[in-house]
Amino acid sequence: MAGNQETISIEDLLNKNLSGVELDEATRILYGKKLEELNLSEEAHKLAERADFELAGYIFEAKPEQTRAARKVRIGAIQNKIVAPTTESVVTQRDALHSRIGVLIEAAVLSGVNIVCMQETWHMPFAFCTRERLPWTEFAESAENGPTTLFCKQLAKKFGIVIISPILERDENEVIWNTAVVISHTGEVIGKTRKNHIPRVGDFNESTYYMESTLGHRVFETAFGKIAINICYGRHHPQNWMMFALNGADIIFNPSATVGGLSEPIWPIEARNAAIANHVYTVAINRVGTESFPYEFTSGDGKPAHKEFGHFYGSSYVAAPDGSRSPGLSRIRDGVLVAEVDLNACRQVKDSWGFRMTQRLDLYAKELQEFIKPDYKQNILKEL
Ligand SMILES: NC(=O)NCCC(=O)O
Repeated sequence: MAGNQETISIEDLLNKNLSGVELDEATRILYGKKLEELNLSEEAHKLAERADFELAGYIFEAKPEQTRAARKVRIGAIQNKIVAPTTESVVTQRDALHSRIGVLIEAAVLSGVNIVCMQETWHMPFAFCTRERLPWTEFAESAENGPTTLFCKQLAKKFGIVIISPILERDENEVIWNTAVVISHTGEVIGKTRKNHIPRVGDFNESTYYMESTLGHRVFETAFGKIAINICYGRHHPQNWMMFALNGADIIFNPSATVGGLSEPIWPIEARNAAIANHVYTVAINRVGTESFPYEFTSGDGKPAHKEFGHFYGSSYVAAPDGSRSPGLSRIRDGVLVAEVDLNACRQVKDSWGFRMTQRLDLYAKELQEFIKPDYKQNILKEL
């Protein structure tokens, strides 16, 4: 908060307070290689203005190669507030989000996007803070043919884009999961992946609602590259990113829902670090706004019961394998971030930094095998 005004973004603070060479130098040190802005269509900009959301785009270059053509892909990251109050019916809330996201996806399409990803459980409020079951569990739906997947399938087919749709899933056995559905540009579901690590921190009371994934680290081969999805809290687990990368992902999306008081200072670091450590592009997406619920809940911190959860601080960004990153979207507005990336950069950085060759996975595999044994003794030497 700057004075009484909510901070728009860290970039806004930098731009307001620095200029010229100083701004360039601060940007170079904080963001890496300077990214050219994408020239997005006037139609897309007009839509963003009319429907009141931010639209920004950047180009991540790779070097030209003699034996491989450039592999350029446009990624779209969508962040948004919920639309209808949480006191409205489940269907009203969900349908309102469907129509809002329809507009944001249209702007992404007008910006030439090939793969679009929404925030975690985008079709519902982040109601897990309440610990109440009804009506929130009614948002859970089939990953294959639930209303949200059907909605995304028709958009994917109409526009010829890949859609990553993170939802709360209820499977055929009535088990609930935190899932991302990957829909091909043909409109067919390629498959789904689920959240591997479930938070038990602050108001993120999610372990009482859904189960930990048993699907491993799936990578989806799409018409526009190999992609994986590391859902929200999974970004604190470096091994999670690593396994998606070892399975061949070029781009790892991190659809999230996280709040200022908990994670804002670490947000710019984690997905960016994962891009560097694993020679991949990462796309960190967070929801926006403060969500108000009908009944008070407590946070187990001695503070009074309350009805509000947030502020979700947006700030979605894209990071490249060389460590450069885009500016973040706003902390307070809905937005579409477009990034044109050349996937050839992944191997180029792999060849120059060489972490795949130096990471000594054999060493860690052996040590971890020992560590998980109940009688493991820490390898500490001390003076006798
Ligand atoms: N949704 C979710 O996993 N949030 C946990 C908070 C965080 O990881 O920042």
